[in-house]
Amino acid sequence: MSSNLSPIDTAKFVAAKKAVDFVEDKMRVGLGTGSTAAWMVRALGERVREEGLSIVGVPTSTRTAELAAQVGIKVVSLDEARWLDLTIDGADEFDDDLNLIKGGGGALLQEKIVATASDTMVVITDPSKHVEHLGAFPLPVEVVPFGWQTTKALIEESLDSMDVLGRSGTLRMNGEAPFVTDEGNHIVDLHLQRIEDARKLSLVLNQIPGVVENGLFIDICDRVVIGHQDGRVEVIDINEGTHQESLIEFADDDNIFKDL
Ligand SMILES: O=C(CO)[C@H](O)[C@H](O)COP(=O)(O)O
Repeated sequence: MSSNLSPIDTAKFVAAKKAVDFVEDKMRVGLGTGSTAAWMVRALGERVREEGLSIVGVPTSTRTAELAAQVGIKVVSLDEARWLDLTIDGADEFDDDLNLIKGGGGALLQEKIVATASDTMVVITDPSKHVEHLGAFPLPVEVVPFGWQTTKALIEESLDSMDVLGRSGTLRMNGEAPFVTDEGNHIVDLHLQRIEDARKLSLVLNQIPGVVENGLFIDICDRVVIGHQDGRVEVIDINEGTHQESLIEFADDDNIFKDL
């Protein structure tokens, strides 16, 4: 293996490259959001262009939709596709049960809808995202702009009754203004440190008026592909109970780098 990529990008790239091997002709594929998912979209575009793979992609953000179109993937809406064979996305944290925190890039709502509407969800990641307990990464909660401060206060109040360490939320900003998601909402990031009962927390959060969705993905991810900077990839499948390792070979003149 040889490349000018940084070690972290190499890890993300090899995870992405391995994951697109799971895509078969005629599949409807959910396309995640974030820097790791962007590598996957490029690698999938390469397969479409070079192998004539005939697929449709359902992007989880406007960013991903633009990149997918650029690299030659036919983009359709979830309403057109209705149900997907496979979704490949990144994550901010994953635990041994393959439960996730997502939404660092602000696309958690579309990501959760798309992943849930898929036969299989594959997460692509580098080893740094693996945690024993979810929660060190701030948990994103998407809230409607109307009355967001009241919603945030209600969230903090409900955290008081739960077994979590941190109880404060911060409104995500984009410079001087609140961050706005593709659905026109805001995001409150919860600084919890450690989540003991992620399933319960997810249910509690989603019952609060004004909360649209939260970044906990419980029992949604089926497989995780962990890329390493030396080109190794581990594939853990929770349903099959398997853990496999292989090596991804690529070179600097890999066509994928011509898109960069
Ligand atoms: O959930 C996400 C976006 O909403 C991303 O998948 C997550 O933030 C990981 O991003 P990256 O691959 O850039 O580390």
